Amino acid sequence: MIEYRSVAKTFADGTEAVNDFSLVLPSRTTTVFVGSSGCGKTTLLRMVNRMIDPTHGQVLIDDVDIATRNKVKLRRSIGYVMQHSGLLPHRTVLDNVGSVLRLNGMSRKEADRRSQEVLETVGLDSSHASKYPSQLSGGQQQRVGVARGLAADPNILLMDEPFGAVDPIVRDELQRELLRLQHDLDKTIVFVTHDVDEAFLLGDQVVILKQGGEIAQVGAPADILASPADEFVSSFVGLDRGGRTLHVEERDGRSIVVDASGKATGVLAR
Ligand SMILES: Nc1ncnc2c1ncn2[C@@H]1O[C@H](COP(=O)(O)OP(=O)(O)OP(=O)(O)O)[C@@H](O)[C@H]1O
Repeated sequence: MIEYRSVAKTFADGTEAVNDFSLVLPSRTTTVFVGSSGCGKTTLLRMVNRMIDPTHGQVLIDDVDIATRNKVKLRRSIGYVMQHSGLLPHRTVLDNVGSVLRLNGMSRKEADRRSQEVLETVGLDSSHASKYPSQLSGGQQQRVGVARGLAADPNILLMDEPFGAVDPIVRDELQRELLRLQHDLDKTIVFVTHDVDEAFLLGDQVVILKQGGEIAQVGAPADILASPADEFVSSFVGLDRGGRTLHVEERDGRSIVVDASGKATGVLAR
């Protein structure tokens, strides 16, 4: 369990990125921070592995204030995946994935074995292991980034807009893959995005943020859609424009679900 207790962050130049943020992120679930640019998503995410320390308040992992933990050890115990994969260009895929394992003192042989294993977990076969990042597609690079985040088998995986820079089809594929991974691996995932559809697809708990890390609403996607807290949330999730309104049309004795644009999206189960 991750807990933010009255956390605030003011940067050296006076920017108040987060004002007063409190929330519990339950273990083995995915919490998604969603909001427009500059609302403090990345700042909140990076507080979990102490890439950023709060100016006020505390972040706790399993009831331990992480300010008391060694920064380097903490960071290596938590998976981190970012938007542009962050892979080292002059290192092979295998070396990139195994980098944290080597830093943790694992032998090269064992690190290579584990890296191969985790590459397979994210859907990359062994032929990619000896390649360099530039020889991979954007989607494959992101998979390597996810593999690296998972290599040390962390309990917590932080993901900062990991699928933001790939085309929509690949993005869709990576999102489905992450859902499968989460089902199999059962991690505590903290995911940042500005895309509300992505948030609703991936999040068990979705946190809609306003500027300064103010929580507009937090809840399961279905609860937010059923009871948006205010007009800001309605508008942010697209309820005000009817974009999420589905209706049913009867055709040949079956109930077809049709979206706001008139496109058939499915059949109601009986
Ligand atoms: N190192 C820094 N120094 C000063 N201000 C910063 C620093 N890092 C972030 N900020 C500011 O803090 C605020 C929150 O930034 P943050 O990156 O957390 O937002 P975000 O919601 O992740 O935005 P985006 O979606 O654009 O990545 C912004 O106003 C940003 O400009």
